[in-house]
Order: sequence, then C-alpha cells, then structure tokens
Amino acid sequence: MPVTKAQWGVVIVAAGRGTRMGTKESKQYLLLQDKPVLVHTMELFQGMDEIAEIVLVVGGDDVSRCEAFANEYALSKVKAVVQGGSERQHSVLRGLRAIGTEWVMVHDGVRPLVTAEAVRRCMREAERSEASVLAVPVKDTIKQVNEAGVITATPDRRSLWAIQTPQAFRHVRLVEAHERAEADGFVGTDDAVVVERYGGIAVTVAEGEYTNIKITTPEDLPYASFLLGQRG
Ligand SMILES: Nc1ccn([C@@H]2O[C@H](COP(=O)(O)OP(=O)(O)OP(=O)(O)O)[C@@H](O)[C@H]2O)c(=O)n1
Ligand SMILES: C[C@](O)(CO)[C@H](O)COP(=O)(O)O
Repeated sequence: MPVTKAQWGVVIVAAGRGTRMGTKESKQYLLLQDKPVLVHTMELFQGMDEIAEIVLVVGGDDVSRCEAFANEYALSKVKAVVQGGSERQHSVLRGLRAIGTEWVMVHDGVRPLVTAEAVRRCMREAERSEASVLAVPVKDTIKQVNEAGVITATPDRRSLWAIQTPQAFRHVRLVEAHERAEADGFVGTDDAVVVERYGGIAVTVAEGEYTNIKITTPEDLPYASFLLGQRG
C-alpha cells in the first residue's frame, strides 16, 4: 500500500570509481549473489508504488550498459540514464535536472540493502519536515584525531548519527540548494549538507537501518551477501 499520495522520484547515483574497493570493475557492477549491486538497488525502487520515476546517473562509459539493464531487468520506471560528474555532488545535480516529480530522493547505487520500510519512513518524514535523511545512532565512541595521530576531541556520542541514503527533499528546494553550492564552489559528501548550508531549512533524520550499508571496501561485499541471504 502506498504511504503517500505525493509524486516521488529517485536519483540513483552510480558514477563513482570505487577506488576504496580496489577492483578493476567498479563496485556498483560487481555481482551480489546473482545480480549486479546496482540492479538490486534499482529493483527496490522499481517495486515501490510510491515511486513514479527513477533517474540513474552513471559513468560516461556505462550509459549504454545501464540502459540495457533497464530492459534486461524490466525496470520500467527508469526515465533516463545520465552521465555523472567528477564528484558525487555533481552527479546528483545532473540527475536532479532529469527528474520531473515534485518530491525527490537521492540514493547511493551502492546501498542495495535499504528496505522499502526505511524508504517510506524517509519519505513520510520529508513530507512533514521538507527535508529528511535516513540515519542511525553511532555505536562506537568517535574521536577526532590530528595528523600526528593524537586524539584532540571526544564528541558526545549521544549527538552523533551515521548518515545514510536515501535523502529526501522537495525537488525545487534541492535543485536550488545544489545550484547555490555549485556557484559557491562548495562540495560536500551528502545532499543534506548542501541543504543545511544553502537550503534555508532544517534537515531532520528518519530512522535508518544498520544493515543499510554502503558497499565501500572489500569486506562489505561478502557482508552484504550474508545479509541478503538472511532475508531469504
Ligand atoms: N563522482 C561520483 C562519485 C560517487 N558517485 C556515487 O556516489 C555513491 C557513494 O559514493 P562512494 O561510496 O564514495 O563511491 P565511489 O566514489 O565510487 O567510491 P570511492 O570514494 O571509494 O572511489 C556511489 O554510488 C557512487 O557511485 C557518483 O555518482 N559520482
Ligand atoms: C551520502 C553518503 O552515503 C551518506 O553516508 C556518504 O556521505 C557518501 O560519501 P562518500 O564519501 O561518497 O562515501
């Protein structure tokens, strides 16, 4: 059952090189069980009634193979496959320009384990607050460490959250914030920080899931495979 009547689209960013993974093939195309990581991610949004369209952002050499994925895996909501930029943030803005819905989520192509329930929490919270991101409280003690390896601060863990995707916004607001950031030469590591700085509104957190991992380094892929297996 759809949880909202609003029109939602999703920009899936997958134009990164995956340098921390260190594989020849970029991590979004590595097989997770039987399918590329990116296909698992797209299938989740394809299957949600609330999602009207998907824009996929990929590297210049990968546009045609991703258009082929859309056919091969019957991903009928894929409206466009566009070429990304040098930073995640540039890739996001290119994707946002191809989306036609009033509300939009941005999601990492390499977070294939997000669930529909978590995505719905994020959408619902964004419709309430205008801007929302999935997040989980950090479990470890976090320290600030300087270049000499010396601990310089121990922030209070109760205020620290690990931020995930999707991140959800009213489309017009997110585009405006990204365009201002671009004009200012600001580059951040997620979309929330762009809205925090240039959007003029507060961004709220919605309850994420510890299993919504971002496949980043080599140990993440077997862990993702294990988690997927647990879900049957
Ligand atoms: N110029 C870029 C950089 C990243 N991404 C996407 O943003 C998501 C999160 O980024 P990250 O995990 O850092 O991916 P990479 O940039 O590929 O990894 P690395 O930093 O290890 O190179 C990924 O789905 C990645 O493909 C993108 O679309 N365009
Ligand atoms: C957007 C993100 O996934 C939130 O955790 C993260 O910031 C992406 O950062 P990366 O440097 O591209 O891994």
